[in-house]
Amino acid sequence: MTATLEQRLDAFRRLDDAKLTFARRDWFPGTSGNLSIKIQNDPLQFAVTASGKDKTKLSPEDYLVVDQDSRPVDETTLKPSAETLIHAVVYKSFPKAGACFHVHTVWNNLISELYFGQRAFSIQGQELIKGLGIWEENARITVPIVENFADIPTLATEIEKVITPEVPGVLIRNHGIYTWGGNDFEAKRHLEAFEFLFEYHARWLQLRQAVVSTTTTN
Ligand SMILES: CSCCC(=O)C(=O)COP(=O)(O)O
Ligand SMILES: [Zn+2]
Repeated sequence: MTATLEQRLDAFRRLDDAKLTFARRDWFPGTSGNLSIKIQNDPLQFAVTASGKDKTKLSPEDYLVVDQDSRPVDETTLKPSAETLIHAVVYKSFPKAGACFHVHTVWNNLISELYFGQRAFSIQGQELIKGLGIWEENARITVPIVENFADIPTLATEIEKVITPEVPGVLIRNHGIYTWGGNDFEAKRHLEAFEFLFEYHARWLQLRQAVVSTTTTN
């Protein structure tokens, strides 16, 4: 069965909301980023941003619906995001995922490079970890980091190997983050929590370095 017009329009409207919210935060520099919302599981169909668009704007040609092979379901001149395969990997790995968001920010890029040697970024004891749906006392999270392969099927395969149901995100080295959730509300909350944790940690390292320099030079 294919997605109904009503289901498509609902997904497109939700994508508009998420896109404009993230655009106001400058989370789509240089047309980067892509967003998707799942419409159905069996067979998999999801609405995804068209490739190369200015994601700070709305137009009637912003989204299209693709299938489990990342191919457009309808006849269209629009090209799905170049990274659609990654969205498909997320939906296939986690059938409960209902939305998947990808942004490039300075903070997620800095963290991905700083911790690439360990192939993971860990952080503990931060209240915003609860924003990822993890409520245990003094929780520690580990976000996997993969190399930024130019070949998207290779990148998608690497992502498939490291993503886990415990932590809803993966960093791509000097590229950005993919995060997901049961629906668009949850995926947005996860993205905001991740970005807070990355920025906090990077700023904390800077501040600590500044304090160490001041105390050793005085
Ligand atoms: C100019 S950003 C390079 C491609 C990228 O990483 C991205 O997120 C946007 O690609 P899309 O095809 O989804 O526009
Ligand atoms: Zn990207």
